[in-house]
Amino acid sequence: MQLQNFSRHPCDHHLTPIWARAQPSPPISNNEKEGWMSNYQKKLQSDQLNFTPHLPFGVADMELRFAVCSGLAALLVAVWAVRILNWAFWKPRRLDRALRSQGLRGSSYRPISGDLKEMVRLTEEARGKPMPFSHAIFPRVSPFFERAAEAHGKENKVTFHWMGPNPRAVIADPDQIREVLTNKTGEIGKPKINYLLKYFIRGVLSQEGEKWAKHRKILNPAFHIEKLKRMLPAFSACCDELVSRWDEMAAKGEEIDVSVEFQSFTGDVISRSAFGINFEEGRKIFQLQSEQTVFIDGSLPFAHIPGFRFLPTRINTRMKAIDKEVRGILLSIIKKREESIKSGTAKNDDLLGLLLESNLQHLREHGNAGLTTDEVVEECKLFYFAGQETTSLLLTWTMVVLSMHQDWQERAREEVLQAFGKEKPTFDGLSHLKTVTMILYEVLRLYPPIMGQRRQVFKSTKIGNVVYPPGVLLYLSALQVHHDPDLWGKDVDEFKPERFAEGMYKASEKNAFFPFGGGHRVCIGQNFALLEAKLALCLILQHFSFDLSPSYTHAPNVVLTLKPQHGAPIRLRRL
Ligand code: HEM
Repeated sequence: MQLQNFSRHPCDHHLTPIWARAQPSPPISNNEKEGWMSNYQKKLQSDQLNFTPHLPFGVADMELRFAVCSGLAALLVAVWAVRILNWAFWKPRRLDRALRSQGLRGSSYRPISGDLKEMVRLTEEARGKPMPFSHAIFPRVSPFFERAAEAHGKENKVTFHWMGPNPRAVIADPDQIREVLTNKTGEIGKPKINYLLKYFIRGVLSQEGEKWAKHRKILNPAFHIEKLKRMLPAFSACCDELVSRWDEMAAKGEEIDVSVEFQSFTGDVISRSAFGINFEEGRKIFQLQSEQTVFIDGSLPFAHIPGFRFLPTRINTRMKAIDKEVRGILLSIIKKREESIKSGTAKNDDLLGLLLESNLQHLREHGNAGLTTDEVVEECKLFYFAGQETTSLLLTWTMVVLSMHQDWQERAREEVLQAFGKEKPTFDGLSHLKTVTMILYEVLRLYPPIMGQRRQVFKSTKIGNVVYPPGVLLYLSALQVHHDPDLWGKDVDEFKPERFAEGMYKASEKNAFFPFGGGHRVCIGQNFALLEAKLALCLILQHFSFDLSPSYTHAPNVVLTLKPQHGAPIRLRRL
């Protein structure tokens, strides 16, 4: 086969190896062209009939390879195109039809971004305006949900909107919420979390199925009310530090931003009650975790970019370093503790000790099936994430609300002074406080630190009268239920702790109160949080009276949790 002849045909350029194409061709006369044409056709026919390769890869072989590769590439592109079309258009349309055909009302799908832009726009608009001193916070905090409720009929307690290409049903009907929270079939579960949140919540909060059940079973005893009794001295030590710090500030006439103060107070409480004698190391973990939260907040907008986490940016590198350091500290605390348990010198009256004790018990009962050291590390990290900010916000909003309602502040103080005078509150005394407990519940109703729970439908499931197909996201809106006049009456937005005179769950006929979630995944730390909040509030009421600083702006705002946008400056007077 003459390569030179071959390469002179303009149409077979693609068949010619690149090094052969580069050879310069002399001009071709007409005769030469005809002769060449017939030669070429003959050659081609004989090649087809009697092919013998002269090169490592023959031309026909290469043609075949090229065709196969092009075919595969085209197939890949087609598969991806179908996937993208399905993700961005067909699946949303199918789900939209499935929901609407059952009478559910919601926004129309806008390809790819869904309602996210509108949500951000409305939230930004609401954040720009402070609100009057009122507890009707739902329109400011969740302007999109408020608008959706108006648009689709307030009587409809379920609507849906679009989180990108995924429909999300917002459920504000207490019975349906209970159905979801008590569903144990595996049809509904927690949505996947992104890699950033995994820095904090790899433990029981995000697990499912048997793994969750095992972790929860081992953790439960550590949070039992009787065990919490043993932690009261740790809580008390943190309260003493808080009161003496505030004492000094009040003496100087300084205002106190209680939102900042309670952040470090609740961080200290977790450090002391989780790690006992290793409290200082616990404090270091808290500082590192707080730094991590700032980086995570800043990185969330980039979390969806594939591979972003692997880029060696300054923040990514720091986040990994923090994670490593926290792990290192925790591993060393756990190791020391395990050794002291073995030698029988450990005093298991902190969360870690109780957790390790319960783990050993589980091992004895179930053989080699307890938590690994890594899993204990993850659970310890979770205590900070789940228990610190939430309790800090409960205390912050309680101070704000009691500053607005001086009559209730007085009533609470009377009760505390009657029960304990100026003495340290006792565990039993705290569990008998009625007014203080009612106040905390009413604050949790009006300002729930966690405003709702997220779930995802994994297998077709019926909730109320609607069958939800897989892929639908669910949002159980505690804030909306807590502020619903149909459930709480026309005075829903008034601060009326007497609603809870009969206890936590008797307040609303319709079980419309769930600041700690519900069902089998109800907050494991609710007794811990309430005990801590009661004790802190008692000590504050014993020592100070307080009101809002003139610089306070009422601006409840959501950044994962419900926070005061401009802090909570309070004026204290020593009693
Ligand atoms: C006022 C304070 C608190 C509030 C409002 C609160 C709220 C909640 C809510 C709503 C859930 C359910 C989440 C869901 O179903 O998706 C939850 C779960 C959880 N909370 Fe709390 N929490 C508080 C304090 C604490 C404390 C102090 C701790 C631990 C020290 C804690 C540890 C947990 C854990 C581990 C879970 C996951 C339970 C599971 O999935 O089995 N929480 N919390």
